[in-house]
Amino acid sequence: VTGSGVASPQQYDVEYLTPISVGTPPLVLNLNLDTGSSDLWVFSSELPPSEINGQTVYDPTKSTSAKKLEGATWEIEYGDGSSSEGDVYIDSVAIGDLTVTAQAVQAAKNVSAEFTADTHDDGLLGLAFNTINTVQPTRQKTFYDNAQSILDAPVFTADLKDDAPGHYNFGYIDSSAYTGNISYLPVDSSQGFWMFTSPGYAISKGGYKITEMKGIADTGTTLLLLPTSVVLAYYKQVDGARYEGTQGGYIFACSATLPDFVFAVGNNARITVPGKYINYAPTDSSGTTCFGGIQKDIGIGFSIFGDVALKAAFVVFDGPNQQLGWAAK
Ligand SMILES: COc1ccc(CN)cc1O
Repeated sequence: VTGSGVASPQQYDVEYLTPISVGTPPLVLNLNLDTGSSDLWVFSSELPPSEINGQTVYDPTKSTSAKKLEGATWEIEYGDGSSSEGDVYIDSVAIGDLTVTAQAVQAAKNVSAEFTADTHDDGLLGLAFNTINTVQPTRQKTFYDNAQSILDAPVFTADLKDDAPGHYNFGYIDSSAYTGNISYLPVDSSQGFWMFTSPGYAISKGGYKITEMKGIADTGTTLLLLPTSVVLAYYKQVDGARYEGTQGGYIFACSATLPDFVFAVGNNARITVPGKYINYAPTDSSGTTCFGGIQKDIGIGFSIFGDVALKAAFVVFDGPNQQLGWAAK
């Protein structure tokens, strides 16, 4: 079995939403497929109406295939400080032609303001490792883990694009979606993430710099968060760029020319993030000052290769072989 879902960018490619069917009759929810977390949670009829603002809600009492997981609860907090919590139903979940009939669907009873404000996002579908699923007393499996036994190949791929629809594919590698070869790196899943180490980087036509960057491939984070030394070296190449504390990051004139950022995948493969992707978005409606798509990873403990980096590549997530594949496109 295979499945494919379109990944549609929201404004400024801040996140990508994919239509997923839940329950019987199938309810289509637009979810953020997030390789940086492992909970599948949805806006639900159990939320106070004040916390819903246009989202489609899952009502388990309306799904003939829903079964409450008695006594199970969950609560999660994300890196940006947002959070949600609730209870759990076992129901059918499908992405394209791929259906998992007994998937833990975490129904939200409360969500933080950031999620209420995100009117098009009906929830998250976690694609990291089961070890960081938050359901208590018994943690639940991700959609990908549940699907592995029926998938033609036990992999999924992320093909996110700049201001254009891309795809998440399950069970196959679409050879028309990338160029050249796929370079595979070992994954350290000990912290529950798709964690890998890039041995070095280059800035535009500058020289290659050997410096280990240990980070996670995280479709649920918008920007590319890197070690301070790398970020300093990058913005040194951008006239007028400066760190603006009130904005919480590096800013520059929107008219600035931004160099490409190249990171190594193994010793002889490279992914080039076009400078255009690093001119992330205006900081205000005047559009004179722009916010950088590369920012510091301070305080996290590792780097985060978020959408700014991922949309420059075709990425293969291979759980059974604990490896990540990277290709240009
Ligand atoms: C507030 O919105 C979000 C917060 C956190 C994540 C996961 N990194 C995804 C979101 O859409």
